[in-house]
Amino acid sequence: MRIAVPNKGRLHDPTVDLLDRAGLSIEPTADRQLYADTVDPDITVLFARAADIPEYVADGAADLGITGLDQVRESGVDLEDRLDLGYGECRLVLAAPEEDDLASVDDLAGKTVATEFPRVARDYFADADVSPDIVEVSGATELTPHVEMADAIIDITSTGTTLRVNRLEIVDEVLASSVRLFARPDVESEKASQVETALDSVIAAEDKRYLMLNAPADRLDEIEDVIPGLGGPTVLDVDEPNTVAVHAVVPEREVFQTITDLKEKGASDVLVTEIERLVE
Ligand SMILES: Nc1ncnc2c1ncn2[C@@H]1O[C@H](COP(=O)(O)OP(=O)(O)OP(=O)(O)O)[C@@H](O)[C@H]1O
Ligand SMILES: O=P(O)(O)OC[C@H]1O[C@H](OP(=O)(O)OP(=O)(O)O)[C@H](O)[C@@H]1O
Ligand SMILES: [Mg+2]
Repeated sequence: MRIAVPNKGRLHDPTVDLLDRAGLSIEPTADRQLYADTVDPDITVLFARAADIPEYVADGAADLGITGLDQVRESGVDLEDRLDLGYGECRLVLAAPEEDDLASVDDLAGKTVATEFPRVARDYFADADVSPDIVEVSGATELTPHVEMADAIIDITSTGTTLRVNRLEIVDEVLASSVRLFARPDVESEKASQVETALDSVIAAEDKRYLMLNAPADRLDEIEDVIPGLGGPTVLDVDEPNTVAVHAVVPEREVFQTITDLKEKGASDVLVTEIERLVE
């Protein structure tokens, strides 16, 4: 089975790191090599441009692909969005110079819009029943309104810094994007499901912590009451009078309050650790 992975740019490192944490480490390759083995003998990784990955998957060159939703929409191919991997989060927006007072998509009638995403732009304007001229550029889109190439742009924003320093303001959101695991709609292999489960298990573990503590056996009910999270805690006997060990998976953002509450209820030897993977 082949997984297409971004070969460079901002999506490369987090994708390689995610596969690693999912137990699908990529074997070392020569620099610039465009495919690699993984620790699983049945899984090979292909390195391709983020924008080409949808096409690789649709054509059958790869069975699964990891890339931005924006790239899949722009490619126009029909892929199944199997799993949101939670990084590369950004928005494609319609933006125009602050001083131009373009208030809505309707104000773009008869105007020119520059973008690296002409298909997404056309689909968006077709939905809005407005048909500006679309000019395709391959980067630095934010410059085009200031050199009279375009009246507005459709481009990626995440922190908003690039729009701000170029004195552009958002007129409308076109698409919210993030990196996803994509498959052809007909790919139903067991291996593909295993990859999906492995990636999902890493994401599921990211905002959780494993909590271990000793509790007075006669206050176990109170202790269990203050432990939030997944199912009930696991309670284990230990070789000390009136003591049990309690293990639980809790949301990271509740760890601070939980420890405070646990101490109040007589817990001791509290340990908090990160979780690598969680298969629910
Ligand atoms: N500023 C951003 N914040 C978050 N995600 C982004 C941002 N810019 C791009 N992305 C996501 O990353 C994908 C690839 O972006 P891009 O085409 O710019 O990659 P690249 O050119 O390989 O990387 P870079 O521009 O960093 O060299 C985009 O399609 C989008 O999904
Ligand atoms: O809202 P911000 O955090 O400022 O991010 C938005 C910018 O990030 C991307 O550019 P990138 O840095 O990838 O450069 P590129 O145009 O060369 O791809 C995108 O094309 C925007 O220009
Ligand atoms: Mg870029």
